[in-house]
Amino acid sequence: MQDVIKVHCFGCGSLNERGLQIKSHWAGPEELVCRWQPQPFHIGHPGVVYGGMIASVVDCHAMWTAMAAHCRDSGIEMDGTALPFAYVTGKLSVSYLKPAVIDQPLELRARVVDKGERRSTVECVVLQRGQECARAEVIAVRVQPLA
Ligand SMILES: CCCCCCCCCCCCCCCC(=O)SCCNC(=O)CCNC(=O)[C@H](O)C(C)(C)COP(=O)(O)OP(=O)(O)OC[C@H]1O[C@@H](n2cnc3c(N)ncnc32)[C@H](O)[C@@H]1OP(=O)(O)O
Repeated sequence: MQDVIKVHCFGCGSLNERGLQIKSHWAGPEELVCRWQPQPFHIGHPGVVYGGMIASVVDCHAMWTAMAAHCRDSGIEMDGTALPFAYVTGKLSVSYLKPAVIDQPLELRARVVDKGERRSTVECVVLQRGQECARAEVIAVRVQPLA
């Protein structure tokens, strides 16, 4: 969905040549999915994805999940034009359950599980070859558009 939105975000920005260029898509009524292929330089221990990279992908996918769910709930079209708000990360908590190998893609599945006035709590599971390798809870907070 964000293909049409030109941003420089390290996680999703299509204009950031050195960024991760992730893309998040609806996959059912409540869930957004993101698939990301780690590169050899995203390594931590030999053969294993650096945990901070997983946190980064989770972070960005969770913000898009909060934003997409809020737009859906508010009847706001995500058509690539500027939105009247942004989401920022208030809190990011990741449990690493199994090592993720560097040469296989990761699949992230996220949904909003609780919503306050401006806060969305997003749960995200990180799968590799169908096995859960991490699980995260992210607090996304809606703010005024950032310059
Ligand atoms: C051309 C079109 C362009 C379109 C455009 C596309 C955009 C493309 C998006 C890319 C996606 C970017 C993904 C990058 C994501 C980052 O990297 S964001 C950067 C890292 N994060 C930051 O810099 C945030 C820094 N912190 C802050 O600015 C402030 O502390 C915050 C988070 C805004 C909160 O401050 P505040 O507004 O004073 O919050 P406050 O009124 O106290 O609380 C508001 C709500 O949030 C909750 N809350 C606030 N902080 C926390 C916390 N730490 N823990 C738990 N709950 C919290 C409160 O409980 C409250 O909940 P509700 O009452 O709504 O239920």
